[in-house]
Amino acid sequence: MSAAYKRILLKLSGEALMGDDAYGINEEVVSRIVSEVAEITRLGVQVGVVIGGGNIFRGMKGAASGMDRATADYMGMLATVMNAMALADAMRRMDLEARVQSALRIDQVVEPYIRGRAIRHLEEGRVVIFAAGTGNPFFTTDTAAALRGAEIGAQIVLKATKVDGVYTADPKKDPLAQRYHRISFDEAIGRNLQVLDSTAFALCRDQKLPINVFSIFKPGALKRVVMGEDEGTLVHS
Ligand SMILES: Nc1ncnc2c1ncn2[C@@H]1O[C@H](COP(=O)(O)OP(=O)(O)OP(=O)(O)O)[C@@H](O)[C@H]1O
Ligand SMILES: O=c1ccn([C@@H]2O[C@H](COP(=O)(O)O)[C@@H](O)[C@H]2O)c(=O)[nH]1
Repeated sequence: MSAAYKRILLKLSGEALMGDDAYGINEEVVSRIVSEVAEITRLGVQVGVVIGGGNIFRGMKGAASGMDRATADYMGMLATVMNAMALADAMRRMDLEARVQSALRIDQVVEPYIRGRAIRHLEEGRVVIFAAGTGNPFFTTDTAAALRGAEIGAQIVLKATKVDGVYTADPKKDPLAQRYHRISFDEAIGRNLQVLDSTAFALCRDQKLPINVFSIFKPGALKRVVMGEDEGTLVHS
């Protein structure tokens, strides 16, 4: 059986990279994610990745303790660059070719984001890791995933996160929350479901770019989504 998608945008939770650690990047978690990404590239799927920064720094948290919000957000974006570099290095060690492209210019460290070049890398079978979110404060890496997904012509955004789908309420706070099998963008936005921010939902809705939310901790879930199997929650037009 072949994959259901030729090109995907995979949004990886930054926070999940900690594993059971209190902070930072857990090597075991990263290795497992990389081997799952490698497996889907062997199916011929072109993979763009956006990685979050919640394991290191979130702008909102800095702002809550008195920092200037934009400054804190730039720090958050830099945190995603560190995660992207760690991920690319883990890919290199597992013989998976990857390039990091940053929305903020730090040319000595990683390539700048250039859409045409990113698409070329994907066509060559390289994984492209989009770092530094959208490059703008007041946004999130979910919105970056929607944006880059639309720009590279991905057929779907896959959000690999700490929960196994979209629920009627945050399942970490409400034990009675029920998981949706499928949900429309209008309903997700209308019910103000916080699993993705509303800007990301709205961009995907306008671009008719479906989103599949699934657990980053569930082994094999990524492959199942890519094969078009029933996994997590599909958010659709
Ligand atoms: N209705 C909902 N359904 C599912 N999860 C929800 C819902 N509302 C809130 N959440 C929370 O949203 C979280 C996922 O979004 P969050 O932005 O925190 O993580 P992430 O994007 O995976 O990580 P990072 O920001 O570090 O990249 C889940 O862990 C869950 O607790
Ligand atoms: O486009 C963007 C993306 C991210 N940020 C800042 O980075 C952190 C980490 O990203 P997460 O999506 O929370 O993982 C975020 O809290 C923002 O502070 C940004 O400013 N712009």
